[in-house]
Amino acid sequence: MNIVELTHVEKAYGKDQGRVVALHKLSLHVQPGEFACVWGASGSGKSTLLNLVGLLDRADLGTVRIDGTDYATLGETAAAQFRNATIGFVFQGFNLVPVLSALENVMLPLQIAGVPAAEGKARALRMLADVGLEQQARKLPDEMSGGQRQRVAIARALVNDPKLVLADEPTANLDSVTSESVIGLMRRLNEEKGVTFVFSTHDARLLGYASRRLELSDGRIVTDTRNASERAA
Ligand SMILES: Nc1ncnc2c1ncn2[C@@H]1O[C@H](COP(=O)(O)OP(=O)(O)OP(=O)(O)O)[C@@H](O)[C@H]1O
Repeated sequence: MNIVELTHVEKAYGKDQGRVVALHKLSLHVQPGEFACVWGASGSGKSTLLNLVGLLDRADLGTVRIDGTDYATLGETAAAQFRNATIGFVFQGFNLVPVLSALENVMLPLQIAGVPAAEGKARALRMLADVGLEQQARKLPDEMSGGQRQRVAIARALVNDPKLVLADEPTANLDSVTSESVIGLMRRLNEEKGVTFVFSTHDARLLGYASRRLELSDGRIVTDTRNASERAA
């Protein structure tokens, strides 16, 4: 079964003369375990696409099915619960809570899911160790580098064992060396944990890390290439 199944999805913003069609009857299937990169110029529709896949916005037309569930069948409360249980998010601005330590930030999704505090702390510490930050657990976000903050955000996105992680331009605020190490970390977690990743970038240097490259142009997927090893699998 596909983890992501978009069929003839259309999304527009604005009205009348100001109407902009951001996605044109776009279809996309992503299988479990893929490490897919959506790339393309500014305004090509990357954020719109990730917002639809993340159930953060609804399509005007077409169907969005995530892990077998059709978004159209979920009300807002059910959608929020489904999203919390199934999808982890990484944002370009890191979106950490500034007054909470790295550890407390990573514990947050577990608290929301009702995991007891002691178990949540142990799981968050293991996840921080997984991203190489066990020594930074007590630090506040502004005591860490951009790359370290994004590692905390990745730990937070993965701590609840989501099936799917979405990252919209996760390296936009990082230098090129740090960007490669952050994407390399995501790729390692994808391989070790089998979590499906879909991330967006406009940085062509990061394409080599992806198992699949989806090029967007004016709201359409214009190329879709998989690595040879993935095709054989
Ligand atoms: N809230 C909005 N209101 C009006 N138009 C929007 C809105 N959000 C996006 N658009 C338009 O939809 C199109 C796709 O935008 P989107 O943000 O998805 O592209 P993107 O590839 O993510 O761009 P970037 O790389 O600059 O973030 C663009 O033409 C954009 O101007």
